[in-house]
Formats: sequence, structure tokens, C-alpha cells
Amino acid sequence: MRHAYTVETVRKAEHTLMTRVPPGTLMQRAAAGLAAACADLLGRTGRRRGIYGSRVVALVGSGDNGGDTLYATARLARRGAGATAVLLAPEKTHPGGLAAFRRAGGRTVTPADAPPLIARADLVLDGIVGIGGKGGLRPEAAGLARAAYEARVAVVAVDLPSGVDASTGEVHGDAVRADATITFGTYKPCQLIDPAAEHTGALRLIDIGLGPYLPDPELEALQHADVAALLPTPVGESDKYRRGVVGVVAGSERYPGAAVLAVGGALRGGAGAVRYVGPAADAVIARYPETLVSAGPPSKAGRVQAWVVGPGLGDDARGRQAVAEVLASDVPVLVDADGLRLADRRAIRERTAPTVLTPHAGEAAALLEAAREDVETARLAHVRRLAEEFAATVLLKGSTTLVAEQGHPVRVNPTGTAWLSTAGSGDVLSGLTGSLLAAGLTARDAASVGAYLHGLAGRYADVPFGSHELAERIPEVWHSVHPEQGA
Ligand SMILES: NC(=O)C1=CN([C@@H]2O[C@H](COP(=O)(O)OP(=O)(O)OC[C@H]3O[C@@H](n4cnc5c(N)ncnc54)[C@H](O)[C@@H]3O)[C@@H](O)[C@H]2O)[C@@H](O)CC1
Ligand SMILES: Nc1ncnc2c1ncn2[C@@H]1O[C@H](COP(=O)(O)OP(=O)(O)O)[C@@H](O)[C@H]1O
Ligand SMILES: [K+]
Repeated sequence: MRHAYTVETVRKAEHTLMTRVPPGTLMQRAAAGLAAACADLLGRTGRRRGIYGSRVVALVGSGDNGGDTLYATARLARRGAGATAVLLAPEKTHPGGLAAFRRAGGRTVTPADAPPLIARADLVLDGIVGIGGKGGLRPEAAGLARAAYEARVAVVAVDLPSGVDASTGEVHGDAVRADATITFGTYKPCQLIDPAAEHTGALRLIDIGLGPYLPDPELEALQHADVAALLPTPVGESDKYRRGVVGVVAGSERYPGAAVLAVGGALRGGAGAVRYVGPAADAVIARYPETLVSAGPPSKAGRVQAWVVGPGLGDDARGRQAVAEVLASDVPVLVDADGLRLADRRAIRERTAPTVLTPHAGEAAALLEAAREDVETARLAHVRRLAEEFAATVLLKGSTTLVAEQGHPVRVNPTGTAWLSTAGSGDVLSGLTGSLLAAGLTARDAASVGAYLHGLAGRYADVPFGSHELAERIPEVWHSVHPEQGA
């Protein structure tokens, strides 16, 4: 599991740790890790394939982030790099870092003289601001960041790309675009959540000894091993009912394909059987003959351990009635797509069994009476608000998928690709996640494992792909996560 913490929590933990180690220790640990990571990068990608003779330019702001950067650049200078520091606030530059940098033979320049040096550099270090940053880059720093970007010079962000909001992943104004980010002590939300995550590049964590002083995480991201431990596995005494039956209420005369896609996802999620309820039974059976079908209503379809309701349901009274029936059941329910529009808000809030809502940004905006752009620019705040207002587990889809449930850390999905933004891919996700719910995973685990597998399926599929291919990739994905199972 990867964990991430807000600035406030990081500061508290650093404060406690600092009282237990000699002054300057943390900065030296950070600088040593940063210099080693830069050396790696110069060895692999620099024009000179190594540190000796390479040209390193450090953008240095007024705080400790600049201090880290100067100490690290001094280490590179001692190993033969030609090092230049651009001082953005000369009077406020970290004194110890600057002295070390000068002793190592580094030279300093003003921002006005920097652009040609940046354009010729092998590596630019962004030490403008770290967790102390407020708002976007100021114009002078923004100009230097742009010069590096336009010259396609490799940029390493120190702790985080300057200009992004560390605790939320929001970006208000100009921000550095990094090829790699070397972060200290723990991950920060900005490195995992878009739009800030898009500025982060390859991410590496340097241990500075903070671990024992950090509380429960505010954000977490599952990794392969966490997902493997959660995947449902049939045992000796299993039968199809004990493995779980998932009911799918989806599709309409107008959108029969949504039913097929959701059922396809459900068949690959580990439940023992899939029941389809709705008007697209012929299309479903033609593609997946193993499905148990009925025309409805859901209340007469037979027992299930979880329901998925909503994909391609349309707008009619029958759809509304089906959603109401499903929400009135005492089993876990996943509500997606049209279901989110048709569902009665109170009926969701008052359910006693778990409920998972899976909106994309547009649907989330409608549920919250907010603007879509606001949801996209502040995903963390909005997914938390949805979980609270609906007393449900909420999976907010998009370039970063988040799963929120009150009283727990928000989960960030680390898999996925922009190729998943294709019609019907959400239908596959809802079937897959519903199947995991029926197989007995908690709402939060089902949502995060569903998003994880779905995101990997998108990465495994040959591009450009149609959504029906995603379900077919799941056995391969399952196997990669859990090498003793799957394809
Ligand atoms: N506190 C610690 O124990 C450690 C901190 N470390 C480093 O210290 C950093 C935090 O240092 P600081 O608290 O000094 O803060 P920063 O260096 O992140 O930035 C604060 C300074 O930048 C200025 N500033 C804020 N927003 C700005 C903006 N938009 N444009 C230009 N200037 C802006 C502020 O006036 C302040 O002087 C971390 O990110 C990390 O790099 C590491 O050395 C590890 C240990
Ligand atoms: N830019 C993106 N990067 C990664 N994943 C994305 C991106 N845009 C959309 N997705 C994913 O693609 C899926 C699209 O689902 P959805 O919006 O419901 O589409 P549909 O309604 O067509 O099925 C979701 O899993 C979402 O997280
Ligand atoms: K930085």
C-alpha cells in the first residue's frame, strides 16, 4: 500500500522526528537521496551518460526546498557536474545550502541570465517551493519553468512540482511539469491526484525516517499485493451460490449494449453467477450464454448477493421503478450512470446495506449541483462531499479515480490509462465491481479492486480498443496481480 499525507500531518511528523536527530540530519538525508536519484537519471538519459561533465541547473527558491536542492547539487558538483544555481530570492536563500554549493564550485546566476543555461542543461532541478508553497508559480519562476519545458530538458522536481497544491492535488496557476519527482518521507496527495499528478512524472520516495511518526494515512493507493490478497478465490466447498450471485439491471431497447458490457464485466469479477434483469436479455444471452436472464422486475428475479443498477437504463418509468426496487433490497447495491439520475436521494441515504455510487465528473456535478469543471479540478474535496451527503461509498471516475467512504482514508487508483475514456468502459467497471461485491468484498474494497483491475485491463488491451475487450483482458490482469490464478 502507498500512503499519502497532507502538509499539516507531514509537518507534525517532521517536527517530532527533528527533535530526535541532530540538526540538519533530515535535510542531509533528503539531499543524499535526491543527488543519488539525479545521478541515476544522468547516467541513463543525460547527453553525456554520467555526472562528470554534465550541466545541471538548479532553480532555487527561498525555503528549505531550495536548501535540499543546493545540498544535492553540491554533491553532483563534487562528482564533476557543472552546476549553476538560479537564485529566485537571493537574500533569503538557504545559507548552509548556498555555502555548501559554493564550496563545491557551483556558480550562481540571476533569473534574467538563466534561460540560455536552462536550454543547454542536461538536468534542471526544481527547488522553487516544496510543501511550503502557496498558489501557483510567480511570473519569474513560471518563465524559467516554461524555458525548461520548451527546451525539453529533463526536469526533476524536488519533493513536488512547484506550483501545485500539495495537500489536494489542485493546481491554481502555473506549475512546473516534471519528468520525475523525488519526494521525501512520504507521498503527498498532489503526486497521486490529477490535475497535479500530471505534473509529477516518475515518482520516487526517499526514506528520511519519518515512518514511525506518521499517523493513519489520509490517502492510500493499493498495490498488486494488496489487490491479490482481496481477490475472491473459490475454495473446495464452493458452489456458484456460495461464490455469490450478482444481479445486473441495465440496458434498454435503446441501449442494449450497456447490458452486454456490464454483464461481461460481472462475469469476470469472481461471482459464481450473473443474473441479468431487463429488456436486453436476447443480446446478453447471444454474447454470454451462461447468464441467468429474466425480463423483470428485479424484485421477482430471485436471490442475489449484490445488485448493479443503471448502465444504459434510459429514462422511463420502468427504469425508475427498477432502481427503487433495487435500492429497497437488503443487499449491497452499486448505482451507475442513468441509475444515478433515477435514484431517490433519500432512498440511498437510508439504506442499511452498503451502497456504491460510481459517477463520472459530470454525474458527480449533477448529484452535488456543482459545475463539472469544479469537480475535475478539486476531485478530492468533491468525492468526500459525495460520500458524506449520500452516506455511501463513492467511486469518482476520470483521469484519477478516487474511492471515498466516511471514516476511512480516500483510496486513489494507481492504474488506468486515458484510452479508457471510450464509450461503455464505465459499464464494464460497474459489472466488474458489482461482481466483487457479490463475492463478499466490502464496498470500499470492491470499488478499489474493481477500479484497479479495470485500469490494468485498459493498459493491457491493444489500443485503440472497444470497451467489450476490457472484460476479456481481466483473466490476464488477474494473473498478473495473483500469479497463481487467472490466465
Ligand atoms: N521540514 C523538514 O524537516 C524537511 C523539509 N524538507 C524540505 O523542505 C521543504 C519545505 O520547506 P519550507 O517549509 O521552507 O517551504 P518551501 O521551501 O516549500 O517554500 C516556502 C518558501 O517559499 C515561499 N513561497 C511560497 N509560495 C510561493 C510561490 N508560489 N512562489 C514563490 N515562493 C513561494 C515562501 O515565502 C517561503 O519562503 C520540503 O518540501 C522539503 O523539500 C526536507 O529537507 C526534509 C526535511
Ligand atoms: N483521462 C482518463 N484517464 C484514465 N481513465 C479515464 C479517463 N477518462 C475516463 N477514464 C475512465 O474510463 C471509464 C469511463 O467511464 P464512464 O465515464 O462511465 O464511460 P461510459 O459511460 O461511456 O461507460 C472510467 O473507468 C474512467 O475512470
Ligand atoms: K519543488
